[in-house]
Amino acid sequence: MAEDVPARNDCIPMNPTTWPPATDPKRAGDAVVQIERLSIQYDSQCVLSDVDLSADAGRIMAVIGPSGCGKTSLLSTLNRLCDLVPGCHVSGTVRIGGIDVRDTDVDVLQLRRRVGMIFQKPNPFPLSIRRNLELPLREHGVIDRAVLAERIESTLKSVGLWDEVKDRLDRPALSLSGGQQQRLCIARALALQPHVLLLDEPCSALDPISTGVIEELLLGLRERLTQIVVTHNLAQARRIADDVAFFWMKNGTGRLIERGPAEQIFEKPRDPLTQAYVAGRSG
Ligand SMILES: Nc1ncnc2c1ncn2[C@@H]1O[C@H](COP(=O)(O)OP(=O)(O)OP(=O)(O)O)[C@@H](O)[C@H]1O
Repeated sequence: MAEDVPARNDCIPMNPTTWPPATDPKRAGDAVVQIERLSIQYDSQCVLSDVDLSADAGRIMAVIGPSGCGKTSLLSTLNRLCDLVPGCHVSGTVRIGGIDVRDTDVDVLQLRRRVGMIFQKPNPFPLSIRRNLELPLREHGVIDRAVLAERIESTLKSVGLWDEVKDRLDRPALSLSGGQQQRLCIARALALQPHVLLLDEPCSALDPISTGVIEELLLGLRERLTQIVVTHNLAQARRIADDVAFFWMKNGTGRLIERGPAEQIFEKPRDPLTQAYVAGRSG
C-alpha cells in the first residue's frame, strides 16, 4: 500500500512534465483551471453560489463585477488562501492542471508555488531586492549560488526590472517606486515558475504610466501562463483580457452571470445585467 501513496511533496508534482506545460502551444486553449459548482460561505453568509468557470492556458481572464460580489473570495479558493480565513466554508470542485486543489492530500506550499498571487497593494518583503527573490527560491530548494543568481537575473529581466535595479540589488525593495515594487512582486511569483497567476486589482494603487507597464508585462506573459485578473477597471479589462467572467449579486449572493471572449462580453453581452454593467449603467 505504501508504494501507491505519493510522498507528500509529490502531491503537487514538482516535475514540470507532470503538470500541463504552460508554454506548450499545443495546450493553448486547454482549460487549466476548472471550477465546478463552487460556493463560498463566511459563517452563515453565502457570498458566492454555484459557480462553474474555466480559465484556459495562454490566456488572460478578467473577473469583473461590483464590489462585494465575491471576486477576491473566488481567487482565494484557487490557491487555498481561503484556508486561512476563520469561518470560511467552501464547497464544489477546483481543479488546476487536473489536480483537485481541495484534496486534503495536496501540499499547499507546492500549490502556491504553482498558483502565484499578486495583490492590490504591492507587498515586497522588507528586505533587499535580491532577498525578495532569493528567499522563496531557497524555500523551494534552490540553493546553488550560480543557479540562484541566474534565476534572479532572468526573472528580473522578464519583468523589465533588471536594467533598473541591477546595480542596487542589495538596496531595500521598499526603496523602489510602487510600480517597480509591483513588478518585483510579479517577479517573485514568476521565479517559482507558476502555471497560473492570480492578480487581484494589481494596478489599482498605481499611476497610469506604471499601470501601462504592468499591462504590457501581463500581455507579454500570456504565452507562459494562465492569468486571472480581478479588475474594477473596465478599460483595463478591454485592453488586456482574452476572456471575461462577469459576476453580480443576486439576493445578497455573488453569482457568475456570464462568461465569454472579451469581445463578446463587451460588444454583444447576452445577459441584460452584463449589458448594463459594461455600458456603465449599473454597479
Ligand atoms: N474574511 C471574511 N470574513 C467575513 N466575510 C468576508 C470576508 N472576506 C470577504 N467577506 C465578505 O464576502 C463578500 C465578498 O467579498 P469579496 O472581497 O470576495 O468581494 P469582491 O467582489 O472581491 O469585492 P471588492 O471588489 O470590493 O474587492 C463581502 O460581503 C465581504 O464582506
